[in-house]
Parts: sequence; structure tokens; C-alpha cells
Amino acid sequence: MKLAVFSAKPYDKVYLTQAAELAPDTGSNIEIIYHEFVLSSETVSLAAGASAVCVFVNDTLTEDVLTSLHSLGVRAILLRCAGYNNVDLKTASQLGLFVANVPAYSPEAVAEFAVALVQTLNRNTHRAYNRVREANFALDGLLGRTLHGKTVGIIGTGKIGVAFARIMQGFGCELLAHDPFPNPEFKKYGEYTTLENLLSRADVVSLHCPLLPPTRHIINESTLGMMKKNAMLVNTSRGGLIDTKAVIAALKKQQLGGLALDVYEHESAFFYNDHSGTIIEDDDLMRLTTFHNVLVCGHQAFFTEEALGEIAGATIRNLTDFVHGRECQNSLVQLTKEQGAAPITRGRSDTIPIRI
Ligand SMILES: NC(=O)c1ccc[n+]([C@@H]2O[C@H](COP(=O)([O-])OP(=O)(O)OC[C@H]3O[C@@H](n4cnc5c(N)ncnc54)[C@H](O)[C@@H]3O)[C@@H](O)[C@H]2O)c1
Repeated sequence: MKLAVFSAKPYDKVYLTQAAELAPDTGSNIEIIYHEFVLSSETVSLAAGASAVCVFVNDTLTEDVLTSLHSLGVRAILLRCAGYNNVDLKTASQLGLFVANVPAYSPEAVAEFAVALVQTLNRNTHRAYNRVREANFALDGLLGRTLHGKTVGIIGTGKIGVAFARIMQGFGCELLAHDPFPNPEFKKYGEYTTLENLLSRADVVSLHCPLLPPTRHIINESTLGMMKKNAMLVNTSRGGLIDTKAVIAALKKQQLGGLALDVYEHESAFFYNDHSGTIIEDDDLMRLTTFHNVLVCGHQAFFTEEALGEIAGATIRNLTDFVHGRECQNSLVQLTKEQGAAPITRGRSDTIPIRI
């Protein structure tokens, strides 16, 4: 069985190769071909000969890409990530393609990174680091706020949102959450409220919901206007949750106190590659990097040794479930027995109708 891996970085090669070698029931039967470029309509032909493709957050699996994959003989799509907003699941299902993700690979890794962003932005440690290297020990401009006693608003209380809540409770924060599907786990840490009430009360707002049609630009001119003046906004979820132009306007008006992003609406053109020698034409991204109170990272919240090991292991397990026609608990499409995969059995927040 040939597996074509797109957007493959050196670390993907190490962890996936190791996981395939350790797979108990297929072992050396998996031949992996690594492509460093993204999967798109321009590159899809390179999947020829493969029965399965493995993709990441910025590979685009639109109707035409999926149709091409299917006609090339690809039957399984393995996402080595949790979010699947980049895959047209309806078309995949119609084509009878198996699609599986890795729903939980160290949610703690992402939650811990969100906390790191909050504290870096709040206490200006990134600016202090640069100053001290130039022997500038002045404190002007580095003033932060004590988090203890502040209100933190969490939008989306799934695995990552709850892990974030648990850590922020440890800081002594009051926690509010908004989620159309309340999670009993969160109730240990705080209370659910409406989006409007959360935004008007929170000193820090952190986004942990998936990107879906109803959550696209959930942070927009109107919802930014509801936020407490000088509050901080953190997004480690998906770039499309924030209307970038609206957030730039809120920063310019000094309505928003700070912004920390691990994800960006149009990140697929830049993230995971070195563009330092080129002219970046995305003026919104460049504008964001000029604010002293904005921190942008390149979608790295998941990036820990533990998470990479879990992602690779789960990806290969999803593949072997498909190969052996076993029920796959990470399946994202409902296929018939004849199409070669088992029915979906998902938990509360992962039920498919919510996502499509
Ligand atoms: N930056 C990274 O490296 C990274 C890594 C992993 C995941 N992510 C992102 O984090 C997101 C959350 O991951 P998770 O594992 O916690 O997912 P999850 O499925 O466990 O939880 C998502 C939660 O969002 C809720 N939700 C759905 N619609 C909502 C809405 N309109 N308003 C508020 N909440 C809503 C769901 O009910 C669910 O409780 C993923 O969708 C993914 O986009 C980012």
C-alpha cells in the first residue's frame, strides 16, 4: 500500500516513518512517499499510484481535488490534524472516500501554547528578550496586568478549551465560556454564558471552537465592539474565526488591547515555509506584525515531541483500520460496508452534523 504524504516536513518524515515501522499489522507493507509541497489542484497528479494520501492543515481538498484523487485511485484521506475545515466532506462521502483525522493529540500542547501567548503578550517577555540583548534594561513599555482575579472567556469548550480552562483556573482567573454544546467537564471550572455576555466581561478571550460556516468570522466588527475595552484576544484555533480587517481596525482604534495569533485567515500562502527573502504581498498580515501589542506565530501550538508522536501513531492506526476494513473511531464520513469503511462512532462535540 502506497501512502503519499503532502506538506511533509523533516519532522513529519521522522515520526511517520517510525510509526509505520512500528505498526503491528501492516509493518513494512506501507510504502511512504513524501512530498514537501501542499496538496492542491496543481499538485494532485503527484498522488498517482497511491491508495491513500496524508495531509495537513493547509492542504486543500476541494471538490475538484477530491475528484482527481478518486480518479487516480486514492481511496483514503488521512488528516494528521484535528481540524478538517479544508476538506469537502460532502464530496468525499459521495465519492466513497475514507477520511479520518486525529481528533485528540495532546490538547494540552495547544492549551499550554495558548497560555504562553497570553502571558507573553501580557507581560511583554518577547520585547524584553530583544531589549536585553542590546543591553537595554528599561521597563517602559513592558507594563503588564496581573492575571489573578481577571476574567477569561473561552469560546469552544472541547478538549483544548477545557485544558485551557483548567490551567487558567490555576492562575486564579474567573472563567466564562460559550459553546452551543456545553461540556460537563467545563462546569468544574466556570460558568456558561451567552457570547455577548462573555465578550462584555472578559479581560482575555481565547478561541477554541472549530472553523465552520457558523463560526467563520465569529470575531467581527460587531463582536469586537462588544468586547471590554483593552481586552486581549487569543486565537490558537483557526484563522478564519477572525475577520482580520475588523481586528486591525479595532487595534488602530485602541479598542482591542492586544492580539495573539497562532493562526491567520490566509496562512496557507505563508505558514510552514521561509519567506524571509521574498516580498510578502499580504498587507493585512504585514500590518499585524507592526503593532507592538500583536504577537503572530506560525501555527505551532501543536508542535511538541509528544503531539508529533501521537499524530503519527494515530494516522497510521487510521490507515490500518481502513486497510483491514475495521471500524475507525476517527472516521469523518459515513461509508457503507461495500465502500470499505465502518460507520462513525463519535463523541458529543464530534458529531458530524455539527461540523459539515
Ligand atoms: N493551533 C494548533 O496547532 C491547533 C492544534 C489542534 C487543534 N487546533 C484547533 O483547535 C480547535 C479545537 O480543538 P478541540 O480538539 O478542542 O476540538 P473539540 O471538537 O474537542 O472542541 C470544539 C468545541 O467547539 C464547540 N463549538 C462548536 N461550534 C461553536 C460555536 N459556534 N461557538 C462556540 N463553540 C463552538 C464544540 O461544541 C466543541 O465543544 C480545532 O477545531 C482546531 O481548529 C489548533
